[in-house]
Amino acid sequence: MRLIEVNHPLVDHKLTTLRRKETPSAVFRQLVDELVTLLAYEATREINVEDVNIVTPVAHTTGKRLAEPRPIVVPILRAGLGMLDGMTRLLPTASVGFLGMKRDEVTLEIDTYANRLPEDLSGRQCFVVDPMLATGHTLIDAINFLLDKGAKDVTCVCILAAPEGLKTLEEAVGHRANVTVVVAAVDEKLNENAYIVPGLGDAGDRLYGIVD
Ligand SMILES: O=P(O)(O)OC[C@H]1O[C@H](OP(=O)(O)OP(=O)(O)O)[C@H](O)[C@@H]1O
Ligand SMILES: O=c1cc[nH]c(=O)[nH]1
Ligand SMILES: [Mg+2]
Repeated sequence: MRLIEVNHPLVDHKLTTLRRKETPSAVFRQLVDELVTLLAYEATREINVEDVNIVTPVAHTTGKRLAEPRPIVVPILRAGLGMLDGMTRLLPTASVGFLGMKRDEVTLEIDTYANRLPEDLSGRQCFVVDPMLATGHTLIDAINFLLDKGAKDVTCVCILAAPEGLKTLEEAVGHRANVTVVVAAVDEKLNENAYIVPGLGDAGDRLYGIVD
């Protein structure tokens, strides 16, 4: 498994505002959207391209274009939806498939309550978007699901990851195939409720304005 922690002052700046507890939902959504654009630039570095012959106003030349089969972007509902527009802005020809997954806050087990993906992902490059990698259980299930459908490789684009979750993920799927995780930051640890520390709280609640 490859881990890419994106080091960029703009990422750090936006992440700091994102973490602040007083940041309202509207600003939080905007920042997630901006951050995913910066992360997607790194995440798509190895996207498949092919040569194409074109004519400029001056000469014939050979350029590059995204190769078939088209990549697929998979947001993990709910929080991953906040990252979808940023990804498809950069990859407008990508397909989009949906996974709805919720972790039980007590047992930390994952319930997959929605699955709207093509049956066959043979040869497809998959970009899973979910802002939080905490215990890693959600992404393990998502990656296994996509690889079992034939995906060529899986790149997870996350905003924050916990070291414990990265280790668990590596142990669970690191051997399987091409798995890459791109994150804005690897935080310090998980707390007793499996929340990322210092983190940003519950990403879904903050994106969608749910206050307990
Ligand atoms: O690494 P894990 O310990 O599995 O936790 C990470 C998951 O938790 C959050 O989703 P949540 O289950 O809160 O669902 P939501 O997006 O509907 O809020 C987050 O968006 C990830 O999907
Ligand atoms: O810190 C965390 C951990 C899991 N899910 C979140 O939204 N935040
Ligand atoms: Mg949540």
